Parts: sequence; C-alpha cells; structure tokens
Amino acid sequence: MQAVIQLDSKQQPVQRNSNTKSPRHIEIMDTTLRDGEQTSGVSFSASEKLTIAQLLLTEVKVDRIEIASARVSEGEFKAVKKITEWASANGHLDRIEVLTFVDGDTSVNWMLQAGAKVMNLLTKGSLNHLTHQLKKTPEQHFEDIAKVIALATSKGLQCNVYLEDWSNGMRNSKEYVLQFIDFLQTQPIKRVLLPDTLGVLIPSEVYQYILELTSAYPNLHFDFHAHNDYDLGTANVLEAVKAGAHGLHLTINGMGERAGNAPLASAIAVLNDYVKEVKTSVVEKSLYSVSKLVETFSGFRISANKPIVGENVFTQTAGIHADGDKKNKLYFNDLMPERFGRERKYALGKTSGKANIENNLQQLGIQLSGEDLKKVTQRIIELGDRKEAVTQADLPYIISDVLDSDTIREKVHVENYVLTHSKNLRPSVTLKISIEGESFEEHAQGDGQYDAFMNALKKVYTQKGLELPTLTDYEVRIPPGGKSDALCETIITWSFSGREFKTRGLDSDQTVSAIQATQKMLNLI
Ligand SMILES: CC(=O)SCCNC(=O)CCNC(=O)[C@H](O)C(C)(C)COP(=O)(O)OP(=O)(O)OC[C@H]1O[C@@H](n2cnc3c(N)ncnc32)[C@H](O)[C@@H]1OP(=O)(O)O
Repeated sequence: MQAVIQLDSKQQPVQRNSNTKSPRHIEIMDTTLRDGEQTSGVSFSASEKLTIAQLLLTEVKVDRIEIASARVSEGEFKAVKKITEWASANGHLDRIEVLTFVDGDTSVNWMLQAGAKVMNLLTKGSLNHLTHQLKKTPEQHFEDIAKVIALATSKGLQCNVYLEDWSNGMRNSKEYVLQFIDFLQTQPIKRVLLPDTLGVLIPSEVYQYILELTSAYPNLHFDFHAHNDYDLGTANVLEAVKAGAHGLHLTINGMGERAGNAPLASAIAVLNDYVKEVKTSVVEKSLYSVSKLVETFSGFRISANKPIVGENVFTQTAGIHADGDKKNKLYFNDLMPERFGRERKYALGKTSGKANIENNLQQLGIQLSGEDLKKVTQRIIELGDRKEAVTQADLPYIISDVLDSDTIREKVHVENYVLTHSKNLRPSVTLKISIEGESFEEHAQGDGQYDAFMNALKKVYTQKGLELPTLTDYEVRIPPGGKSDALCETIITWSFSGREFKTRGLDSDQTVSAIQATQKMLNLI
C-alpha cells in the first residue's frame, strides 16, 4: 500500500513543542560594550557607547548590558559616567553592569565614582589560572573575594561573580570549581557567570557541565558566556539554555576578543524557533538596525553571509529557488526576513532564471511580455557572466537598453577596438568596424578615450564619403545606490539632417557604454 503524504499548501513555521507551561524567561545580558569592545582595533567613544546602550535597553530590550571593565582608562570612566547618568534618570541603573577585579577597594571606588551599581567581579574559575596568574591558593582567593563583596555590598552595590576560565576549570579542576560555588552560596551575590573564556567547549560538554551545576545548585542563578573560537558560540548557548542556564551573555555581530562571542541575533532566533519552553524579551525586529549601527560605530565589518544580519542572507540567487518560491514558497524556512525588519530579495546574475527576474520586476511594478522577458533574462545572464553585479535598480536601464537595441537593424558593427590611456600621452584607439559587410581599420588619438574613438570613426566615415551626426549632449548616469562596480548608462544626444535623437548604452565601463550608444546611432542614420 502506498503512503499518502499531505502537505499544507502554505507551509507554516513548525511548532516544535506543544508544552502548555508558561515559558521560562532567559535573561539576556549584552556585552558588546565590554567584551565586544575587546575586538582587536575597536574602541567606542563615550557618545557612541551611550547611543548603543540606549538602543539596547529601550528598543532591543535586552535585560542587562555590560558596558566596561573598571580601571581601564579615563575615557572609559567618562563613558560609564555618561551612561549611568542617563540610566539613573530613566530608571535603568540596575540593568547596567561593569566588570571589576579582585583588587581590594580599587574597583569598588571606581564603580562608585562612575555611578554604577552592578559589578561583575572577575575571579578565577580554574585552578590553572588561579595558581599561575594570581599565584594564590583557593582559600586566599575566596578570602579576597569575600572582602570585595562585603565592601561592595556595604556601599550599596550589587554583585555578580565571573568564574574566568570556568570551562577549563570544569574539565581539569572540577573539585576546585565546586568548592568555589559552595563558597559563593554563602555570599550575598545575585548571579554566577560561567564563561567559556577560551571558547573551547563543544555543545555536548556545555550541556553536561551546565546541567551538573543547575541540578546541584537549584537556588543559584547561572549565566553562560560563550566564545566563538570553534564557531560553536550559538550552538553552545542553545545547549546551555536547554540544560537550564538562566541567562546568556551575547554581543551584537558576535564582536569580542579573538573569534568573538556568541552573536545576539543568531542566539535569539534559534532560541525562539527551537526552545519553545523559554522566552526572551528581545525584539527581533530591532536586531538588524542595531547590527548596522554597531557596524558603523565600530568600523568592524560583518560578512554578507552572517546569519540574520548579513546583507545576503535573505537573498535567493538560484533561478530554481526563485521558481519554487513563486509557485509555493518552497524555499522559505522559519527565518522569515520580515521577523527581523528585512525583506527577501532575488539576486540578478548568471544564475538568474526567468522567475528570479519576474520577482524583481513585480517588486518594481513592471510587466513584460514573455518574449521581452526572455531577452532581458539573456542580457542579465551575459552581464553576470562578465562578473558584473546586477541589482534591481539596474533593471529599468537593462530593459530599456535591450528593447531599444531590438528595434534596430544592425548594418554597422563595431568589431574590435583597443583603447589606451597612459600618463603624459594622449589617449588613443585602434578601431575595426564593418559597414554593410565591408571592414575598415583606423587609428586615432583624442582628448579622452571616447574622443579618440570618435576621431577614428570620423576617419572611416570620411574615407567612405559618409557624414556623421554632431554630438550635442552626453549624459552619464548610474542607477540609484550604484556602487563602483555598478552599471553605467550613457545617453548621447545627436543632431543630424535637422533632427535630434538620443541613443543609449549600458555597461559597467563608461567608455564602453558610450561606444554602444554610438553604434546604435550609426545604425539609425
Ligand atoms: C573575561 C575577560 O574577558 S577578562 C577581561 C578583563 N578586562 C580587561 O583586561 C580590561 C583591559 N585591561 C586593562 O586595562 C588592564 O589590564 C588593567 C587596568 C585591568 C590592569 O592593568 P595593569 O595594572 O597594568 O596590569 P596588567 O594588565 O599588566 O596585568 C594584569 C594584572 O591583573 C592581575 N589579575 C588578573 N586577573 C585578575 C583578577 N581577576 N582580579 C585582580 N587582578 C587580576 C594579574 O595577575 C596582573 O597582576 P600583576 O601585575 O600583579 O601580575
């Protein structure tokens, strides 16, 4: 017997969990302004930090932000002060955090002067780091930490504690880590922050270690902090949440030291789609604009294929995909661009099929006959073959060029040319052209390459006893938003035998597009 498989005519996002319990809130702490700023070569100004902080708290709606390390510099101090002043006036002060050190009263005083209220105290989460960097015993370290926490608490500060290198601590000195957490249970702290400082963990280990701690210490709040050294940052935060972590540390665009941290946008999308029993307060629609803002402020460029926020991630290039989408959204997944304030695009180039081009035409409100659509498709494929980037904005120009050429019978054909442009020498051209099947070759110089081309052409026409029109206007345009590799349209106005007419050429090279326009003119006179 044959199985009958039914498909929804419009595929809906998959409901992966029918759990009816109200979802568990995962606290999102964004550390773009602290760990993200540890990206090599990145430094935010105080005003930039304030703008990003405001956006994160009020538009993106992360729960908390970490904005600096204490003691770093005078500039950092001013930035923290600026943010805490704004946060204090707007009721956000308890959402602002600063990384501090086990250094007696130094970091505490820095925090107090900067007006910050929540400290993320950096301690040693592995015996290896404790022994070799601080050169202390666990007992000495716990004593120092207890003193800082007592002082901070007495001054009205709230404490969270980072166990730096915790992941290696779990692998190689678990007894120390557990002893440390036992000690933390006796302290007036709010959260235990578990960093995979060197990004060494794989997802199954994250799950195992976090589960061990959330099971053994159900009264403690654990944040997980991933690094992306093996490109596992997002996978690791997903496992941490599944294992019961209460909070995550993320950064915009995955900025951060070395390979960076787990990226905010990817982490939020995967949690929303795959862990239905949890929720965050982050607004998906704001993720793209905050990514762009941080990219601009930091100068740290993200790749076009960066999930959720990269330029290309909602662009279909293959003709087959565009065709499937047109028929029944066959190549959509749950990551609908509209969720993130973005739109689906269909790229134009050599892999474009008709459906792809039709999609673009539809978006521009242009309709073409089947025959014209074929010609336009052919032209786009030719341009793509020459590695030319074709954008939606180029389409009207391409259409007008293709349909224009089509109505002209070709009696004159520019067969070959060599254009030269050298320093301190006049541009020159060697031109081979056929007129009604007869070939001519000429060489000429000019004030520019196109001028040289026209001079060679004049020589041929004079030799043939023919007259050329006068060029009365020459206009060059690039489609709106064009880049350096964009197409270039040249429109030339000619005057001949008392009438005026225009011809148009289109190419990524300006001189070539002018030559195309000229060839059209030669076939019209
Ligand atoms: C989780 C993370 O990403 S950790 C990132 C922490 N943030 C930073 O490092 C911010 C940038 N750092 C800085 O600006 C500086 O390193 C400062 C201001 C913190 C300290 O500067 P300096 O006094 O010049 O010390 P330097 O950077 O050379 O060395 C670090 C010192 O801190 C000590 N240290 C390391 N970890 C800690 C800690 N958790 N608490 C206290 N001291 C620590 C080191 O043992 C070393 O001390 P030593 O000089 O007595 O040997």
